[in-house]
Amino acid sequence: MATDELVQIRNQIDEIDEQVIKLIAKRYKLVKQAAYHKTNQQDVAAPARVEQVIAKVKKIADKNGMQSSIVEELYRKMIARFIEEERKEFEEFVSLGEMKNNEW
Ligand SMILES: C=C(O[C@@H]1C=C(C(=O)O)C=C[C@H]1O)C(=O)O
Repeated sequence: MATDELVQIRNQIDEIDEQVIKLIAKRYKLVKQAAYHKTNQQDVAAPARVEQVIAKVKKIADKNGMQSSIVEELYRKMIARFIEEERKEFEEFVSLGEMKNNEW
């Protein structure tokens, strides 16, 4: 059985998860919006920008007493998965444009 203290810790974790997921959802929507400003599939991945983001979040982790290697691992996984979705968004956007050009 969980002690009172463990229950309190878990309650705090639950609250943080709610905030984290809301922010991740916000980030995800922005990443998908970025697709509308790209001209080809190579632009979607934007590896130089990914490295900028990784360097930035590692610094933030350091400042907050968190292992930057953990943050890097999490961010690389998240960004890779988001890029997959951004690619789908880009494909849809391109094919809609093609449909319009063909006067569908
Ligand atoms: C959002 C963008 O698209 C992709 C997603 C990124 C991210 O999740 O931070 C960064 C670069 C791109 O791989 C972008 O180009 O800025």
